[in-house]
Amino acid sequence: MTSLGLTDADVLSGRLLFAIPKKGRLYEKCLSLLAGADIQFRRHARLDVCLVLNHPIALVFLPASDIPSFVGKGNVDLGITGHDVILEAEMEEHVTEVLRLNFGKCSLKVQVPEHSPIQSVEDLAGKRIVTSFEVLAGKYFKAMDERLGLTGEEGKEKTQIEYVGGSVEAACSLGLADGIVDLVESGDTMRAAGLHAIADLLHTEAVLIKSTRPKPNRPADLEANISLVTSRIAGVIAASKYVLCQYNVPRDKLSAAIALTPGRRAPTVSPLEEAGWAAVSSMVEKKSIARIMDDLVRVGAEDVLTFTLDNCRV
Ligand SMILES: Nc1ncnc2c1ncn2[C@@H]1O[C@H](COP(=O)(O)OP(=O)(O)OP(=O)(O)O)[C@@H](O)[C@H]1O
Ligand SMILES: O=P(O)(O)OC[C@H]1O[C@H](OP(=O)(O)OP(=O)(O)O)[C@H](O)[C@@H]1O
Repeated sequence: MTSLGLTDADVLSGRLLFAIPKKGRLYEKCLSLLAGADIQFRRHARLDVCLVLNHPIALVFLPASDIPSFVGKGNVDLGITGHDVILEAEMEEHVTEVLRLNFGKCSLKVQVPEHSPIQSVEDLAGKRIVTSFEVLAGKYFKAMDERLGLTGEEGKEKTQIEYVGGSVEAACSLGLADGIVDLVESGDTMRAAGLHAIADLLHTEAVLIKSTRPKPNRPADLEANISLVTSRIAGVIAASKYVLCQYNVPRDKLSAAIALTPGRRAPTVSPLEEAGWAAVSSMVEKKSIARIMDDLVRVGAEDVLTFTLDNCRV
């Protein structure tokens, strides 16, 4: 860091500090988000702090699990991490979730071996759990122990929670645990390890966060910069959720067609050179577009086209 002078307070002062996961599941998606928001940087190999070339921002690359406390304590101004990570770090009162980012979606689940006699969380209470989420799993099973009267006396043992940093899914087959608490997205890891889920603790996705107590003496234009970054990232996220749909439709079928594509505010309807026809342009949610195209054709629309959006402000 010294060679670029990045530890020099003068270099960073006046800049919005923005924490990005340095590796793992969220890393690549964060890089696409920064590119989509035109936040340009050149990261020097092995350096975890780098200056943004076209804005008064410095990016700080950190483990996702450290980002809630860096933001919550006001050491950095903005960050991206998982909602689950914020709860595990017990930082929910110290950070504000400014935006949901529509990636990093998964669930934290209690899992046991498929052929285990343990088939419910009540069966699992009082036994051994291995997890990387010791706080969340601890709170969940503490409540369960209390409900079931597991006080720690002989014959009423409390649930034991043991932390591991990774490969949690291997714990049951290695004989270390009766059940695990881990993230599930596609379920491939869980099934490959011969496990199945018996309870959901929470659903999570990546979020943009800022501190509820920013440090004093931060740059005067900090809030304006936070708003700029937030609205650019919101634009990239919205663009990834919508497509632009265009089609031609006979005027007598127009109302049926625009009922299918009402747009965010209203569709744009333009006359076609051919009498009795209109052209329609409208934003449509990507997840529904295939069904809506089928329905448009069914009501008489022709030449139905869709365009992906690179960016937008909506
Ligand atoms: N399979 C997944 N699908 C979607 N999001 C996930 C998945 N696994 C993890 N995440 C999200 O990414 C966050 C970071 O998880 P990840 O496993 O990448 O952690 P890491 O410890 O930073 O990286 P690594 O596992 O490479 O050491 C999780 O807390 C969760 O919010
Ligand atoms: O349901 P799936 O799509 O299989 O995803 C779930 C897996 O993803 C995460 O681990 P990751 O692969 O990031 O590696 P890790 O075990 O090193 O954390 C998580 O801990 C699960 O193991």
